[in-house]
Amino acid sequence: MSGAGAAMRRVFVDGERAELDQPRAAELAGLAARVRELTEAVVHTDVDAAEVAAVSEEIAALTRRLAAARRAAPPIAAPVPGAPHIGRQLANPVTGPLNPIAPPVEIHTRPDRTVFCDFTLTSVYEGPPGFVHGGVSAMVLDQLLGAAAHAAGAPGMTAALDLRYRRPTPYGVPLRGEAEATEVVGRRTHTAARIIAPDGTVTVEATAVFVLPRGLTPEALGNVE
Ligand SMILES: CCCCCCCCCC(=O)SCCNC(=O)CCNC(=O)[C@H](O)C(C)(C)COP(=O)(O)OP(=O)(O)OC[C@H]1O[C@@H](n2cnc3c(N)ncnc32)[C@H](O)[C@@H]1OP(=O)(O)O
Repeated sequence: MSGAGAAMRRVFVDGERAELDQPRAAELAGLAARVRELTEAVVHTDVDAAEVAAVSEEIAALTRRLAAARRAAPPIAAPVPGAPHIGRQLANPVTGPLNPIAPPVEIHTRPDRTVFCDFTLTSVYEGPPGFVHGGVSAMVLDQLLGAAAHAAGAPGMTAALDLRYRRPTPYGVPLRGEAEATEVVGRRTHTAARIIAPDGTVTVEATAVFVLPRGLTPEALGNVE
């Protein structure tokens, strides 16, 4: 089995990672939300040099307090029977409520196994002035496409990701992401996705191929059914 497959099995099947119950996850999600506000404040602040120095010192002290009890690796959520393991990664950089760098994006699965998300990106994700960084759009779409593969019962790792940036993606406004699996061939799942601006304009289109690592089964990764 490949390194990635073995690692996924250790985490999701053998229970190698710490598993958080919902109340604990909610506590830490609250902390991450405060840090997201802090990041936004840092990007926009215009306080004077003395205040920057004082706040920097306080933040360093807060970091030391949190690091006083440190896990070796990010924790995951306790398993929910029948639900895909993909949603258990609480520190995922796209969907993870515990990760301050995640927007976070909440992905929903429809009965027809397509997936969607409604999300708003702030100016901390700016690329070209006034618009979302293309790498950030790619990251959101990669996750969404991966979720579509999971929802189709054919999960895997991204083997190929192809993007078409049709129009600039605005930040600070509600965006819609949609994705679906288009074909499953052996361990390979083909998927398609897009980001849609509030006026209905498709700003980014993506296709991706997900490949189930050798030696893993979809069931080991927690199917939707
Ligand atoms: C699963 C849980 C996680 C879900 C998260 C979803 C969202 C997040 C997505 C990610 O960020 S994943 C991280 C980024 N991706 C990686 O790091 C993947 C790195 N690459 C690998 O580990 C391996 O290349 C991979 C597991 C994808 C494939 O290795 P294998 O040795 O299993 O592939 P193999 O050569 O046996 O090919 C299997 C099939 O896939 C096809 N294939 C492999 N690479 C491909 C490629 N790049 N493009 C198209 N098809 C590809 C290959 O042709 C073949 O098709 P057929 O069975 O029809 O012959």
